[in-house]
Amino acid sequence: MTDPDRIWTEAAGRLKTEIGDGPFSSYIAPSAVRLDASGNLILVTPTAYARDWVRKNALRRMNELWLGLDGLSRRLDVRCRAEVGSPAPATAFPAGEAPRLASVGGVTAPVPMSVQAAAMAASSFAPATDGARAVRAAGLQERLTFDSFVEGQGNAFALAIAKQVASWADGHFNPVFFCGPYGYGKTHLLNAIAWEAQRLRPDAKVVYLTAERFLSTFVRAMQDRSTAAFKESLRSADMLLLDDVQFVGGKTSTQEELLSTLTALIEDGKRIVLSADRAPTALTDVEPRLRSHLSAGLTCPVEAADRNLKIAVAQSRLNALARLGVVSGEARTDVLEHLVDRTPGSMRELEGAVNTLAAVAGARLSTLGVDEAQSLLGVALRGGPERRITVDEIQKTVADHFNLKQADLLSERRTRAIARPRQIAMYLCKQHTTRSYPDIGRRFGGRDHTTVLHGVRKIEELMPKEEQIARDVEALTRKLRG
Ligand SMILES: Nc1ncnc2c1ncn2[C@@H]1O[C@H](COP(=O)(O)OP(=O)(O)OP(=O)(O)O)[C@@H](O)[C@H]1O
Repeated sequence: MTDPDRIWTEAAGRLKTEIGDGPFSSYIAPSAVRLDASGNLILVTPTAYARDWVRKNALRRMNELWLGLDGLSRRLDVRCRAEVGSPAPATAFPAGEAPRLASVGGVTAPVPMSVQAAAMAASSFAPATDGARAVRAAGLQERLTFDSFVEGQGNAFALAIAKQVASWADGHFNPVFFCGPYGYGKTHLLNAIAWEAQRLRPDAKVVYLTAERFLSTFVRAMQDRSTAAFKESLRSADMLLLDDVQFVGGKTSTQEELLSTLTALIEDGKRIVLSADRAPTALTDVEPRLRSHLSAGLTCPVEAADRNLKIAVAQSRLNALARLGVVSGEARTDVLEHLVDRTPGSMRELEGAVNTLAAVAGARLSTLGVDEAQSLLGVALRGGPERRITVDEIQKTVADHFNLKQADLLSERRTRAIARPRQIAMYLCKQHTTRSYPDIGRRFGGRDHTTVLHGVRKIEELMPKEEQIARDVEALTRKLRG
């Protein structure tokens, strides 16, 4: 199947059943797929917020679905309307309908297509055809390569190891386990390894997936009684890259499956690369046997970036945006320094700030001075250079805003009047601190990381739909930034 209209209809239908009506109608339905001048497929979202949501929560899966159906192995990227400079799709689509496929220049196919709810025949675990090879790389983001990874203090060792692994060199540790705080490049390194390893050995089976995807695919395979195909698809990998392993914590049968997959692959001399937000020995809700397998190779820290590295990453991101035509020229060094100093948090927050700068400055980037950058960016940049927002501060501010006690947020009580503010507080913790999900859970009365994940997603899902929640989050963000 190569007709993009039909592929999109099928892929969107499947995605809707997987992510649910709410997120689908908020983020996917008002978007449109376009072909750019080079024939690349781009999902154009109405806002940068929707773009970031899609990129974080749905793009990998959309690519898996797309590539499973598209004989041409094209990949789908996501941009917001401001980046592609296209007019708005004429109407937002109702929840039951798929967004349209459009060509560049804003000429859209006129007729909305109804979504086919029928499950697709293709799956991520199809036999090894050309299409399937592309599918194996489907979770990967094209921009996350070694070329776009900036080396600095804190990641140089990890980068060197990553390059060794990607070269398929003999005699190295197996598994290699990258660990470090949220948002400092682990996923980037795993993607880069996968791209490079596949480039060097095009016939090898390189499989990248997140632990969340491992978990959900395994659970689905159990329900469909197709675990044999699932096992086979992973065990025939020459290199398996599993991102965010902390997410298997507490899931006994998934851990057992992962353990037997790892054991089988290691016995066969296949390469394993893993990542998590902490060292394997600190994964306390992972079964001891699995934990010891995870720690058996090389544990390689990816540390938080220092100021110089952040400036270099901001520069490199702006260069990439300039190549895409989003900005022209280079930002002044003092503007970049200002941006970095006013953006505490991980590289992810920094990327958000750089994107905001690019969007507001556009063609005027190179002439922009610090004062003008500051006034243009306004509240998008945070308080002072030393300002760090803490979980405690967030809890107090949220409790105060909703006339609750901080203890209510930490309590077991589940009434809506407490549960929703608690979820907002969790969301703000993820946005404004570098704490991991388990860490945040511990600070909210010892809750499980899946509860935090659910809370954060709930707020992300509600914000575009419920104005009051968006207003609360905005007001709280302003209070926290002082
Ligand atoms: N050294 C770097 N050079 C270029 N970009 C970087 C670097 N480090 C991080 N980034 C960028 O910052 C963003 C966050 O990085 P990434 O997603 O790899 O973090 P992570 O450590 O996997 O986080 P998580 O624990 O949430 O999965 C990505 O867009 C990534 O490209």
